[in-house]
Amino acid sequence: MKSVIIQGIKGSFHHEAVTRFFKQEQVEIVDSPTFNSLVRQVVDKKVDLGMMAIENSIAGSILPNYSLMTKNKLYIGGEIALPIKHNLLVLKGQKLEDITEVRTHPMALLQCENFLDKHESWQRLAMDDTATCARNIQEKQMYGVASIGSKLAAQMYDLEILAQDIHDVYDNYTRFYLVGTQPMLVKDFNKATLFFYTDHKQGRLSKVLEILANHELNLTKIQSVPLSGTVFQYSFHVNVVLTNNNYDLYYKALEKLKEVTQYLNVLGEYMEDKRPTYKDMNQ
Ligand SMILES: O=C(O)C(=O)C[C@]1(C(=O)O)C=C[C@@H](O)C=C1
Repeated sequence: MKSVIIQGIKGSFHHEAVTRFFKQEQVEIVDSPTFNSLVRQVVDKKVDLGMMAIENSIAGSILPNYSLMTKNKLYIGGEIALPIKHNLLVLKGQKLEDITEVRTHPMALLQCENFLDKHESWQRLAMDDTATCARNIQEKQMYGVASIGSKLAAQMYDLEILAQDIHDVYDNYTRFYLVGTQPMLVKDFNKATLFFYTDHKQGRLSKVLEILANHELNLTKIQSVPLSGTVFQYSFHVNVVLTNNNYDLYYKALEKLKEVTQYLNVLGEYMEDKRPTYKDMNQ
């Protein structure tokens, strides 16, 4: 059985991402307190694979994770766009007026700002992951403290949902990558992540974009990330979706890209996750 490490513990959104990615396939889920330790354990081959959040539709990119991938030479073997519904979790019987403190993952805080702004007196604490906060409230019987997290966490740690769907925008998604130390061959892939930098001369980036457009590659994301060892120079992570799985055009584009970049690496070729609706997820 494959082992897959997640950021957080069971009941976190990373846990849900693994369950949804692997469907019927049984995998061993290994917990990790931070993204750094997750990557370390993948690199040291303590586990087979890692599942790592990369961006959220409300809060944006998790920038450090882009650098973690490239600095540690990780490859992407798949993605999941998971619908994220946040709930306010408390010990049974607690009321809104009892709460003085809310603890959760920093990305979850960013996704629930409108709700939290209505409770200005609450202290906001950014912690390791949503599920650990929920478990601690139960284990340490933390009265007056709420956590923000999933329905699954409420069930697993026997907490009451005091308010549901507290994220700012109802359609809220986090995209995760399945990462490993080796390039992963995915049959019939229709999406790729490219990592590159150029010589930072005028018009270089537009050349790259022109090549993608001319080879029927649909750009779904471009992320600039500080280029290590430079001041205000950037590398780019680009996601492209192939039109009609035209591999001929895709490989031609890669050849042309080599001519206009200083460095180019394919981080992964995998299946695009068609964002499921909440209905598809039976939520
Ligand atoms: O704390 C969790 O439950 C996580 O899985 C982490 C995480 C994140 O890293 O963005 C995952 C999805 C949500 O966006 C909130 C938090």
